[in-house]
Amino acid sequence: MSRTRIKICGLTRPDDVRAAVDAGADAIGLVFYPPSPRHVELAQAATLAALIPPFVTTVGLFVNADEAQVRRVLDAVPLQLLQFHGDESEAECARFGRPWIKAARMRPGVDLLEFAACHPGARGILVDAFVDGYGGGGKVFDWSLIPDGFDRPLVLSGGLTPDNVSEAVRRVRPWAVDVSSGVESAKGIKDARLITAFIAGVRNADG
Ligand SMILES: O=C(O)c1ccccc1NCC(=O)[C@H](O)[C@H](O)COP(=O)(O)O
Repeated sequence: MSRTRIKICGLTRPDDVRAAVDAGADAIGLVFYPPSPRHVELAQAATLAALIPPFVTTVGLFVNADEAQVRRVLDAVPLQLLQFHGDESEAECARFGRPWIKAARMRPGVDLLEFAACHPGARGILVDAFVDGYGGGGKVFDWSLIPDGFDRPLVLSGGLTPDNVSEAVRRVRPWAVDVSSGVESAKGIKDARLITAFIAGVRNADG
């Protein structure tokens, strides 16, 4: 079994990027969604992205952004993967010619197989709890909503913490996990000790 990839999302400060990279994160998420407390401006994002070494993926997160806004970000920040976390269609995700993942907002009644079929070009499907404000809500959803044998790379998120991530990895066996609020001391402010504990929890479950 391959090791579970780990994305730390919603970083806003250089020290937090360094802490996540040093702790062994595989991907760093930058939020380009102005209503979010984790939103980063272009210059700030470029500074953070410049700290990310080779073989750690820089991910840009968007929520129903218009095309021009995404293109402005792509011109200024070296993103390797786009994460669409709103209600974007397949065509809206595909038009930038970059690899992307698509977030499914999970709640009872959501059919993940149908959702995934509507997004055939996504490199992976990120599952997050349905919350007002689209994401980063620190809420766990019912993992049994994920069909057995789901055959696309699955990124599990939603309310993961150092305390529950081992159980999550053992139960769901996702391709990757994604965390934001579970490794924060305040919104947008990451805690290096929590990041280290979170990654240790994933590795513990990987065996
Ligand atoms: O972080 C935000 O503020 C945010 C706003 C709007 C959409 C998505 C957002 N964040 C997404 C993530 O950070 C993660 O992909 C995921 O939602 C997990 O968040 P959390 O439950 O806080 O660990």
